[in-house]
Amino acid sequence: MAQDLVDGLLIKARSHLPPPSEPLGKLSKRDRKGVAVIKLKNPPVNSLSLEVLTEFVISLEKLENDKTFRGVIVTSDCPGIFSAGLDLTEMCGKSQAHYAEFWRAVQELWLRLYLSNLVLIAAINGVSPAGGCLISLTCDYRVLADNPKYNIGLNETLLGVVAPSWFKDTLVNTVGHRTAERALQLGLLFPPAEALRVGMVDQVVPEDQVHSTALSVMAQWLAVPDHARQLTKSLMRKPTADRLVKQRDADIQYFLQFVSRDSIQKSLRMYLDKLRQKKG
Ligand SMILES: CCCCC/C=C/C(=O)SCCNC(=O)CCNC(=O)[C@H](O)C(C)(C)COP(=O)(O)OP(=O)(O)OC[C@H]1O[C@@H](n2cnc3c(N)ncnc32)[C@H](O)[C@@H]1OP(=O)(O)O
Repeated sequence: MAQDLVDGLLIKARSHLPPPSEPLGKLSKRDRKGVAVIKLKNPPVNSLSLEVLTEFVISLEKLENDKTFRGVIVTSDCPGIFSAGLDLTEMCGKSQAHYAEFWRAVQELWLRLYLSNLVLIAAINGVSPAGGCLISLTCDYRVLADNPKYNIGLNETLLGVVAPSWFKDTLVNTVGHRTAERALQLGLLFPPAEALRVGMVDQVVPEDQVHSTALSVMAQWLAVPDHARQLTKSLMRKPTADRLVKQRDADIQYFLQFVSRDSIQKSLRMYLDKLRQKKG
């Protein structure tokens, strides 16, 4: 039976039983055991508010501590949107204490995801700019739905802000230095075929196969002994994570200083206004 780990909150994590409409492919019941699904659910656009970030960390912690789970599929419950990234309203017109709390939560989620002992597969079923892209980049494998609207990338410069060094590191570690440099400076959001070409995602599949593909990939990763895979993951990722761990407070101070600037507040407000006016 599906088991709710987080009840009725913004993020649902449940032991996985795919709906009957989805083909199981080669997966046996045993293959599916121990796989949880975290569905981001913060309508309308799955923005990463302080509350969502906190719930996400709690869900992950529970799964890490529950030894029946070995893998997690991270996906979205909002049609067409994986995540709109960090909640811009958390970074506008708030107190210094709020900015500090928010940024610590962003750091915490990144560290938890990036160093997770679990196998993390992103089933990207919607657009994923900035923080949304970052979440997928922390996963071990990314499956993106083949829909021309589902752009993915770190578009911070287009908002007039700068992706922090550890966002940059995560991208560099995924796509290489040159591609990351170009993508970051131009704030590129890649459509699926391009995202695949530059290595931002590992697979692009028809929309109705995203979940079943994520499950098949998960089976492959779970076939590797946990201890060997986990140590290898740590070998690859810990040096990057350690750079933030060693200077978390300084990174928060830098964020406070940066986000509090009049010019940055103005850029963020203008961007939010543009989003709001789009409808009118
Ligand atoms: C200071 C240093 C920070 C460095 C790191 C920053 C990281 C980040 O993640 S910044 C966030 C970057 N995100 C984006 O650029 C995405 C912005 N959103 C969009 O492009 C679109 O909303 C969409 C493509 C994700 C969805 O489009 P659509 O379905 O047409 O929905 P709307 O644009 O009408 O949005 C509905 C509603 O949601 C509000 N909203 C959208 N994104 C955000 C967000 N990231 N944070 C907060 N609120 C967001 C949007 O303003 C609309 O609000 P209402 O008009 O009040 O309904």
